[in-house]
Amino acid sequence: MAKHRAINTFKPAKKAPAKVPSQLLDLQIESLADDGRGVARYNNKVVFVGGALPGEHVKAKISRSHKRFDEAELVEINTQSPDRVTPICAIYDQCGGCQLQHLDYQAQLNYKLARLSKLIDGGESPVFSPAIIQASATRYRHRARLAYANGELGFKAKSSHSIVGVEQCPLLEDAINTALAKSRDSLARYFGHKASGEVVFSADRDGRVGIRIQKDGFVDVKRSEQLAQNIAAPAFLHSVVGTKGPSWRGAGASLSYQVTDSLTLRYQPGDFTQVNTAINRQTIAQCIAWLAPEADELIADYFCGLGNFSLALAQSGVQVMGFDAGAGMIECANQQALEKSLPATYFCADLFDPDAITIPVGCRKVVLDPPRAGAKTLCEQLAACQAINCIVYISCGPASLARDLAILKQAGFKVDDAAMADMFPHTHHVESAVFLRR
Ligand SMILES: C[S@@+](CC[C@H](N)C(=O)[O-])C[C@H]1O[C@@H](n2cnc3c(N)ncnc32)[C@H](O)[C@@H]1O
Repeated sequence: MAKHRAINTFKPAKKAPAKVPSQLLDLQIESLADDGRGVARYNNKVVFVGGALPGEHVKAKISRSHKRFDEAELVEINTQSPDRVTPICAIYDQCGGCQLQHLDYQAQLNYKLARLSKLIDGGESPVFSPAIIQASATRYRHRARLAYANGELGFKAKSSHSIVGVEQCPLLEDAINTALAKSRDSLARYFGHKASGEVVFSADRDGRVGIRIQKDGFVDVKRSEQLAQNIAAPAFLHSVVGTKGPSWRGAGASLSYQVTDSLTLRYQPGDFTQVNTAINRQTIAQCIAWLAPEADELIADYFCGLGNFSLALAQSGVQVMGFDAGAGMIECANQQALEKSLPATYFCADLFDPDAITIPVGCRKVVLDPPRAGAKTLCEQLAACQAINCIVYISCGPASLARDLAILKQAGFKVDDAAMADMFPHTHHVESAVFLRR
């Protein structure tokens, strides 16, 4: 029998966890970080304090220590910021969905505007169009993705992977809160205590709410059909991932959302849609105003999704070509262009792959709306293509926007205008629209 020879392997010594000072620190909060936490300094090291606001003097306890920064829990506020307000949600302290509810709404807007201004021109001269905002900063989401685990249906907790049970959420449209209340018990029975998964609620323009379920592990078709019968209006079971074909009434039905006064788009709960329809409509109007479409022009829409921007542009008579990696959305966009007799054509393409990017001949104007990772490869190609002289960049990722703007500026583009669109009030997320020309 062959003998196994012992092999000497070198195992690096396990790193001892960094020591966390146990004493309470007295901290002066200087600013807000990009994730909405207060920033202070202690012994020349940055300390992030969740829930603390600039100008506040607080007592905090270090919870995690890292090489370059520490994280601390807020224990006491000694001097309170005049911008501090009572959060609108009873579970704000536990739920990880919102980060800024304790900050006055106007101060939230100022914080987001300052972040955008800093990344565009170092905060020097914010020559922006007015921020795109809406009258109410609540009940704005027409789509919500909740998690189910350990018998709880809700959102991920603040700084942990556990789930905080959510009965109602002030950021959701009324129809979704009603659907949540009416389907919660049926969903709990469906998942039971052991199963986990994801539940997406998507509201239709007429108030119906489609529920799409992704359950980990085995999916029982009979149980899914039973669930479909138990869910009461305005909610209906749209689909259970892993269950083939429509097997109950309403399964797979399309939903719709309003994009302009005269344009409604169909979508499926798994598709990308802008969650805040009011802000989306204003952002589209701003985009069209900047691009000033002229008859017979060709405009390219990169990361087009269902054609949110380009079908609206096509309504003004210009030709549009859209590109996105979502095959289902591209098919739907082409169908909708055909049904509405709009001059738009859509193509499936991976826009992170340099060989899959097409810049249509005759195209001078572009709108792009990439995911948070941005559009480095596309911007490099747009920068190199001298025919392109007008770009509207819609961004949900400030860091990638800064990187991509640098690529475009290097090639002679200048920021002509920009607007912060508050698509996600009470969260730290910054959506922006930037207009560039060369
Ligand atoms: C922020 S959404 C914008 C969608 C659309 N413009 C809208 O307003 O509804 C980003 C889009 O990028 C698409 N996407 C993500 N990764 C992609 C890739 N590698 N190539 C092409 N499209 C991609 C997604 O399918 C999604 O539709």
